[in-house]
Amino acid sequence: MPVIELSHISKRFGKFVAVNDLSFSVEQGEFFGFIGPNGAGKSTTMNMMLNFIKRNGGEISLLGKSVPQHDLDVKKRIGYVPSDVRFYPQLRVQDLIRYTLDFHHMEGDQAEIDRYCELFQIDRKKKFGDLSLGNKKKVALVCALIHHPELIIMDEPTNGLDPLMHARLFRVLKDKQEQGATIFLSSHNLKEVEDYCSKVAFIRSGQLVGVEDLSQVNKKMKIVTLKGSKLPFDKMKAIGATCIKKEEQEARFLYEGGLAQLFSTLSNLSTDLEDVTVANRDLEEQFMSMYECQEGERL
Ligand SMILES: Nc1ncnc2c1ncn2[C@@H]1O[C@H](COP(=O)(O)OP(=O)(O)OP(=O)(O)O)[C@@H](O)[C@H]1O
Repeated sequence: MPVIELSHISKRFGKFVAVNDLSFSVEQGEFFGFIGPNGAGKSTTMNMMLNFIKRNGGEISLLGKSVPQHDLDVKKRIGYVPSDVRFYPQLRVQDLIRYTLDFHHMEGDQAEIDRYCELFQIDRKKKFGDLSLGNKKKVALVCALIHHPELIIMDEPTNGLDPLMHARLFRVLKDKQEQGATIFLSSHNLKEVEDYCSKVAFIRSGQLVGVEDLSQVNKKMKIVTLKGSKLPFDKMKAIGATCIKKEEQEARFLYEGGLAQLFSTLSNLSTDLEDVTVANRDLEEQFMSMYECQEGERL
């Protein structure tokens, strides 16, 4: 059974449609990335999942329970890191951690609290309002992890973290995943998504563009670059090239077909082809082209 199931969800703000008929699911134990350009609707989607805002249509189920009907039950089993961390500024870090445990009806293991505070180098005596942006984020991370959630939902969790803390966070998340937790990560850092996620959903203008199995991403799609004085743009389209970028003496395109077909087509051309390069596409390249491709163009 999926841990997250979104079925045709939509959200309007006035006349503006922020999320439009969005559906996808996340299975138990997955490390799932959620990416898209600024304003794509990622936070709005997560806010609907967590019942912070009401949706205009569709169904949401988390951990097998409908939201918002089972809101509290579900929230007790979830850890959430918002993109903009806001806790009561006068509270000390140690009290925030204690209140989080109280909400989850947990005593908490002092040794574990100590371990997290040490790992993330958090001064638990400090007032939340006196912390730097990165340190606020680290407190939110500890509060999202301390109660052993089954599902961890994170909106830009590494924004503001230094590289050491970044590495430590992902080590903890990997451990949590190995223990069976499901991780849902919204991020603009495509490298971290590529390094840690097994699947990724890409949204644009509130709509799902696709869900990719990242183990397959690099294998399927190639980036082909041709150099020469007269380049055969029509032929490229005919063999299924997409997102073709033309420059004076160079053409670059995405190609998903067999390399034999590509080279046979190219070798039959009577143009002055000077150079051909075929490269695997990493996630960054893949999604940059999704950002850049025209609506409706095959990706
Ligand atoms: N309360 C609101 N009232 C009106 N419009 C809103 C509101 N909240 C979000 N929006 C709009 O909905 C769209 C989606 O916003 P959202 O914050 O979900 O995007 P995002 O994908 O998380 O973006 P980013 O990567 O920049 O954080 C944006 O155009 C935003 O301006």
